[in-house]
Amino acid sequence: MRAVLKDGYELQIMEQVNGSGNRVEDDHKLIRAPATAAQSGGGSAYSQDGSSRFVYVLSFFSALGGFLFGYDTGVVSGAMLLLKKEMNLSAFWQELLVSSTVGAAAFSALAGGFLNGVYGRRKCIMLASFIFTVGGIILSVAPDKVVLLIGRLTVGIGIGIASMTVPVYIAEMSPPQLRGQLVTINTLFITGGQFIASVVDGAFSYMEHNGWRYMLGLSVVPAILQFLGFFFLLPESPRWLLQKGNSQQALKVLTQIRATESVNEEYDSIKAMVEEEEKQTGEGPVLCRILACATARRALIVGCGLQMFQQLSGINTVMYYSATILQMAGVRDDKTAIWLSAATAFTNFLFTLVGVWLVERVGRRKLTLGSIVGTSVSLAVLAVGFLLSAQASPPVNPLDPTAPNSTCSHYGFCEQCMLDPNCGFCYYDKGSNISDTSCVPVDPANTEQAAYGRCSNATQVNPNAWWAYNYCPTSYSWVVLLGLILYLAFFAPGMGPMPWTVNSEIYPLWARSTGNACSAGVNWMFNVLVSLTFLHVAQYLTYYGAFFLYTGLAVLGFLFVLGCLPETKGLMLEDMETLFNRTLCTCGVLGDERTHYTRVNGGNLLSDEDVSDGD
Ligand SMILES: O[C@H]1[C@H](O)[C@@H](O)[C@H](O)[C@@H](O)[C@H]1O
Repeated sequence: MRAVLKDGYELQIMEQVNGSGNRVEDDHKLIRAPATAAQSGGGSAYSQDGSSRFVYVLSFFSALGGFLFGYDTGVVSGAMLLLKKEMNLSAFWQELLVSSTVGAAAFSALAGGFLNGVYGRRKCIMLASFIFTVGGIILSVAPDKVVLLIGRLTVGIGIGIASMTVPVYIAEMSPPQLRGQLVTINTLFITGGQFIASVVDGAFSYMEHNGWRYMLGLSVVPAILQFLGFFFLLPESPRWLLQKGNSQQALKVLTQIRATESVNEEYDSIKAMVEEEEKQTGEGPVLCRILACATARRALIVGCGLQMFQQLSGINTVMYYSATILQMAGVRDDKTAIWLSAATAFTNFLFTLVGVWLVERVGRRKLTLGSIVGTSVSLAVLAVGFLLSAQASPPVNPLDPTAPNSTCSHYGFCEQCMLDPNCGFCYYDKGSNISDTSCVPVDPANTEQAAYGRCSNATQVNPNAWWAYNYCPTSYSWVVLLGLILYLAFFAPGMGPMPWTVNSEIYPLWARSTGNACSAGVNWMFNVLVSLTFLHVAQYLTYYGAFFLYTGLAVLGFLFVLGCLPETKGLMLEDMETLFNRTLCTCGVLGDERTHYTRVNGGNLLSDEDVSDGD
């Protein structure tokens, strides 16, 4: 039994149990001295200038991993516009080149757990930056689509490893009162990477020949910078070092990153926890041990659930779909749409900055709850916007008898026409007056034009004809635009970063690598699932149906967060386990020694059932 006394001292009480289950002996051992004010969130020992400066430098170099994650996932859409023309890519190859990276990230995030445990955080981040560099070089010199695919798979492997390692590394290096902010900086770099990628896409979109090589290859620069930073400057995490028995090095690193000699208390409590965990370590793969241990299992459910709901709230659909939403709002020029997508990515970045500012002020739980409520409402606004647009959808004129027969000619309204990926809507627009509408097959090689007729560039039958693929002209576009802005303003400070931040803190050391690997894997798997199914879901349910579905999923996410997410603000990583400790923990039973934890309220021992979350 572990008892935390009112004044902060913590005792481990061993119950020796005989064969018939009766307690025969008690033994007490002091396992932790009281946490200093700083350790519990409010003090000064860690807030010394030197310490803050070093952890900020450290967070910057680490978060370059987040930047590369954002850059490589974001840059491909603009690169694809050029690539599909230059390499004559079919729709299948375009989809393969986009989703291969995310798929590879899902697998490598899972494998990253093992690598982290064995080789440490530092080597894993260096490995990821090396892989990013190799991937960037392959992409920039790729002679054909197969080599491009190899390059995209390679950067995916880098993204997976970085996405699970960087938050863990930053969390383990940070003092408790800065941890939330510093880990959230990693997500700021992810959204920053997505924004820079859209700017680079915009800039090189004018370079029709080989522009994509620069777009994809530029990621080499931050990757090399990160590798050099880690090689010359940044140390291994003291927690991992202690776990591997390298206590001298751990103490040295701790002294270096806190920029003070008085790190003994922190060092002792990490060491006490590592020793306690060592005693409890059972047999078998870590994942099985997590599943067998109630506290770790609960942490895993919370971590994976948060990541799942992050993706199910449709962030990547909204980001991916922003260009179309903007087209609905009347932006018809491709280049302008690309620049306005950059504005969307910038909004995501800007509001993530709000999250960095809020996380240590309001705490993870309130921030996530507020964010998911706002996200749900914004998704409903988006859905209503699409619903109004569908209801006001312009009719298709009776069939022109000279037009070739196709399935497109059977649709009576623009809404049905645009939901068929083979068709597009062609019309004249005189002020607010839409006329001479028709639904015609899209050019399979270039969705920006019709296969024939006045909306096909090749024939240039009428330069004043407008071609709408994937959307319908509507006067309700402002509702959709409002929904988009509200969505980003609410999602980006909370549901964007908090799943990553919370996952980096909630697991005990023995389960941290594996726990983060699993939850990052869940994030990437749901990312693939949502983005690959979006167009099909929209075809079956229409756009407004799809967004009402995401609204429902976000509401479920709210209930999940409300019921399961404890507050981790200000706690030491070593104290997190108690947050998930509502019932007897039977993990790591060694012989007859049963260990369970009980917290103390005003000096009175509470029964395990009395201990609730979040306090
Ligand atoms: O936290 C990040 C961030 O919100 C990104 O904008 C999004 O693309 C990622 O999928 C997500 O994991």
